[in-house]
Amino acid sequence: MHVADIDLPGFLEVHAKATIEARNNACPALATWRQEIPPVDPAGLLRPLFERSTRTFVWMSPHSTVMAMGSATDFTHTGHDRFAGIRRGWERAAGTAVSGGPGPRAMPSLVGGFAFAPRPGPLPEALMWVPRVLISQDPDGTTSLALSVSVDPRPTTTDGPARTVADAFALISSAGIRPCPSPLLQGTTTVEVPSASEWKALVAHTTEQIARGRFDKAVLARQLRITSPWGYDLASVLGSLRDTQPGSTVFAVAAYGHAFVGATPERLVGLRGGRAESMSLAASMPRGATPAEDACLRAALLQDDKSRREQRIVTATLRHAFDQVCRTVTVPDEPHVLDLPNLRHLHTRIVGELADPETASVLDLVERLHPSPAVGGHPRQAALEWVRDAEPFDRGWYAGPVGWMNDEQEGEFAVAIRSAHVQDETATLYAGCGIVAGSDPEAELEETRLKFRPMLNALAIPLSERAPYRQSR
Ligand SMILES: C=C(O[C@H]1C=CC=C(C(=O)O)[C@@H]1O)C(=O)O
Repeated sequence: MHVADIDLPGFLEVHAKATIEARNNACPALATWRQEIPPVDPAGLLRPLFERSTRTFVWMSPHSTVMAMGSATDFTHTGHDRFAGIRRGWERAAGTAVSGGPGPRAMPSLVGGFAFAPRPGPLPEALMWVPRVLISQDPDGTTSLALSVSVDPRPTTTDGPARTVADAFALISSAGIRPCPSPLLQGTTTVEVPSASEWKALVAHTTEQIARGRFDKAVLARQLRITSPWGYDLASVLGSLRDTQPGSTVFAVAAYGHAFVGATPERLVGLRGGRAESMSLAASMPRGATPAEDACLRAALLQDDKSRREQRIVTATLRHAFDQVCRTVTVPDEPHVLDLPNLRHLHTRIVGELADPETASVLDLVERLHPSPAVGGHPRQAALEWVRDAEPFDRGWYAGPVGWMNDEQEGEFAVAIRSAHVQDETATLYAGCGIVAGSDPEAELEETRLKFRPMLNALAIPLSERAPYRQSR
């Protein structure tokens, strides 16, 4: 791709219209130019993205790919109405926005995500933004570029269209080199929070609460806090997750000196053409070492009463949420098995035709579905109160919704599990397990270790089978 492939006169025309709009309204106006570009290898964009920008969004899912740098406009919101708050902010900005170009209107325009709970943390509780440079790719390879600038009503020299075009060109022209895996990072320290024994006691305590009827299911999470004097190469981490976790959504949100990265198998919701799709994902079983053992474990998962109960709770809750807003909902009677490279889950696809597609927003669906009992519990309130008091840390963005939205308020969000928060020398990994009647503390502990593994590999932390972790005390 050459800079001449970017339609500069078209972008400048949109910018000029936005300038008039900004001056007429005495407030900033967003200018966005969209066009198709020749296909680029998304993995080849990872290194330039992380090297050239401190604000980065990466989304590589089976349904869509979005790679973005910089921010033309941020939307943040705090408190319980954070989803509606972001929607209102976006609708206000869209009222004065000027867009143009032959690129698809349905391509993503807003990216970001939300913390698990509306509580202050290193990243805002709700952060979505319009990237200055956004490249999106459909599964058929169609690739589009969106360039956005926020035009100030007063003349300014700091953030004009020239800078956006220069960034876009620099990004695309330096694409092509796939990040290679990092060499193993020696000298790292790893601390489990809570420790293995504390966590097993917590699981046992949680099953006691279930026996007393306080709730049916609660999802408890653990952290692995890693310190590496080498820091982490995020382009390599994401490249490795993409290569080793096919079928998962590989994501990164980097902002304000923090990065939140992961490879999640769990789709929260996708909305396109009035059709919403979600998945009920729960219950885990390892993969077998041989094909025969693997087939045995697969059959065992499908027949396991505890696993089916654990997943049925998620399916019923999601179905109920779909019933509120859909005129038809399709849910298969029997769950399927979702095979991941090192473990597998039960899953059920849930599809609904929205009753009122004209006024629908993917953010409304996110608000209705989050947190599902796959990451919270059931009944929701009782389980969440238990989890908040039991876990010795704040979840931050772990298990929150991460994704993108377009001008039509359609989009895709994933549940940000199998993830890590990275800042300087510290990477904090998260893994959670659904606890129901009959959950075995030792088995749940092993399950968290299996769930940490892909991220540990991607971070290039050496794994020692015999003494994998140091206890927190
Ligand atoms: C909460 C997590 O996984 C959820 C999704 C699938 C299976 C789960 C389980 O087996 O407990 C969890 O509900 C996590 O990986 O941190």
